Amino acid sequence: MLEELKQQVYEANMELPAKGLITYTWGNVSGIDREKGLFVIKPSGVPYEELKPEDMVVMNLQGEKVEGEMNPSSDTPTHLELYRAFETLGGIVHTHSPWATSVGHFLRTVHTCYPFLFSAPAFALV
Ligand SMILES: O=C(CO)[C@@H](O)[C@@H](O)COP(=O)(O)O
Repeated sequence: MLEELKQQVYEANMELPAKGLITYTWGNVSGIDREKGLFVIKPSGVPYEELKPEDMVVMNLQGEKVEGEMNPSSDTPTHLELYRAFETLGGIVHTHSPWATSVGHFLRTVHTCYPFLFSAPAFALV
């Protein structure tokens, strides 16, 4: 199910290592199909170089896994709350951008959806 969205979310996740925005398996991207009330997110702990579109996990807005062999990203609860809170949201990107983290630590608050995360990896809403 949601094969096209899985492909889009897979490709978006692969941009994170390609652009130097994450370390190890960290970071994650998800996308939502509002009509179906389902979102697709990267599986947890899988090295990016091993990821495949069919590995993407399908979740419902009650936080239940609908399809997928692996566990969803450990950040899935945050993605879920954001999709619930912001109904116009179509996708979420969570990175460990060195620049955003540095700015958050040393220069000024990075305005994110969660103020307390200003010094942590930034959640960007797309
Ligand atoms: O913020 C962090 C780690 O600090 C998360 O992005 C990271 O653990 C998530 O990894 P997974 O998406 O569960 O592979």
